[in-house]
Amino acid sequence: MGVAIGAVVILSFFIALFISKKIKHRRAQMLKRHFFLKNRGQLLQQLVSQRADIAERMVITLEEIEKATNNFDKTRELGGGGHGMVYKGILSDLHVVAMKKPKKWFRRRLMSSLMRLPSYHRSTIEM
Ligand SMILES: Nc1ncnc2c1ncn2[C@@H]1O[C@H](COP(=O)(O)OP(=O)(O)OP(=O)(O)O)[C@@H](O)[C@H]1O
Repeated sequence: MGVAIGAVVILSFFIALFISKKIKHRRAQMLKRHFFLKNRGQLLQQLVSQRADIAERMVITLEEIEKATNNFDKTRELGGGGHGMVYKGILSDLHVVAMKKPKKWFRRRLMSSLMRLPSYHRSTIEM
């Protein structure tokens, strides 16, 4: 009897663990989808499929971002949102852009979501 109860308890534990992992995975998927839509991911995907050079311009190194924002200088701050500060950046081709530096907690969350992406996607992100 005791053994049977023990087995049920252990089984319940693993079932709960499995369900909790599934829920976490589903939440992460929904969050990814939310940011994809919020950040005009569909439009970008469309542009990229039509013009490869746009895709090249969308990958900007941290070094270039630091240079463009003068190392995230205070005078370049445009405003802040819940997820980070937005800076005015001037790229080497003189394009003026707005760049958001995510807050630490959001960067961690972003990174953990990125780690779940296939490695060929991950390799394009350096920050
Ligand atoms: N392209 C831009 N040009 C000028 N200012 C900008 C630009 N984008 C953002 N800002 C400034 O930065 C502030 C924050 O913008 P952001 O897009 O981060 O807002 P948010 O969506 O409310 O932020 P979050 O998602 O982090 O809560 C804006 O209120 C605005 O002052």
